[in-house]
Amino acid sequence: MFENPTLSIQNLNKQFGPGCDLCMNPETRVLNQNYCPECGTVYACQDISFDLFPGEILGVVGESGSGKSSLMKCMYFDSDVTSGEMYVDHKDFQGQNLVDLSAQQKRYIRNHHYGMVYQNPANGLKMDFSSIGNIAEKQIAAGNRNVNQMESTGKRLLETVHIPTFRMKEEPKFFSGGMQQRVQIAKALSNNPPVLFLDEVTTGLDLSVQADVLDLIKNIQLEFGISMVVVSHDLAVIRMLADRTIVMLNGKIIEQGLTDQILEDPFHAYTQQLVYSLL
Ligand SMILES: Nc1ncnc2c1ncn2[C@@H]1O[C@H](COP(=O)(O)OP(=O)(O)OP(=O)(O)O)[C@@H](O)[C@H]1O
Repeated sequence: MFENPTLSIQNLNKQFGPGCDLCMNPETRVLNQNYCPECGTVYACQDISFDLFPGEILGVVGESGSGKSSLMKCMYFDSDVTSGEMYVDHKDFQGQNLVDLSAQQKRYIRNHHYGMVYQNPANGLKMDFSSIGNIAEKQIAAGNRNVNQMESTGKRLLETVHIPTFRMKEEPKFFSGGMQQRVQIAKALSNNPPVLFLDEVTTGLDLSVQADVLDLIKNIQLEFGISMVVVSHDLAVIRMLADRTIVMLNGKIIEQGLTDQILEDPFHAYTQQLVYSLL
């Protein structure tokens, strides 16, 4: 029997710009890559559909500008969707298109159901708060008011991400990039989210630090069984983490399947290039 998807994205579109008569009409739309040469509107995500199943890691790979971050921002409500549907397997929101929810309901899902790790730790952390304070912030947003419990959860999560608890009062601005990323991961996990989004989380880190962070993510997935969406321009990252992969180009999904299958037998010429660049 098939399980319900944890997250389902259906025909999601994200455009920047108002569009014009030519590009708003699918019959007459001729895009130059992902933008309209007539009015300059960018079609960052075009008819994106996929399901994320319990406990799986879904990779989203594509070159710069292919629409990965726009997709992530839409899913995490950092950005408004232009059109489309999103559903989560949550008892209070069964069958409800998340796109139509109020700002308060979207906040609820972010705080209780989702975790996010940004490429830039400064987007996910308050650099002037202590590390444990950062973790507490997310717990408070999720409705926790018990200080002792928050502290013990914070310490446990810092241990999980290999930050010594004697450093829990230190501000992330004094940490290395890899440590900041680990604090961000601990914070993202602090509300026990069924869904974790990771946006280029190892980009900009040294290779050995990258390997540590990727190992950590893999272990967390094994330990907690969280469903994850991992966005990266780097197929090596996707190869290490993802069970299934979607490949994006110019705002569209051009190929999707099991990661091993995509690596062994890439169908699209662009995916073939990506795979050969790994060799
Ligand atoms: N706020 C914005 N206004 C106008 N266009 C935008 C905006 N944000 C993104 N875009 C455009 O949308 C397209 C997709 O960008 P997006 O950042 O989602 O791609 P990406 O695959 O994540 O690339 P990168 O890793 O470089 O961020 C690009 O053409 C980009 O220029």
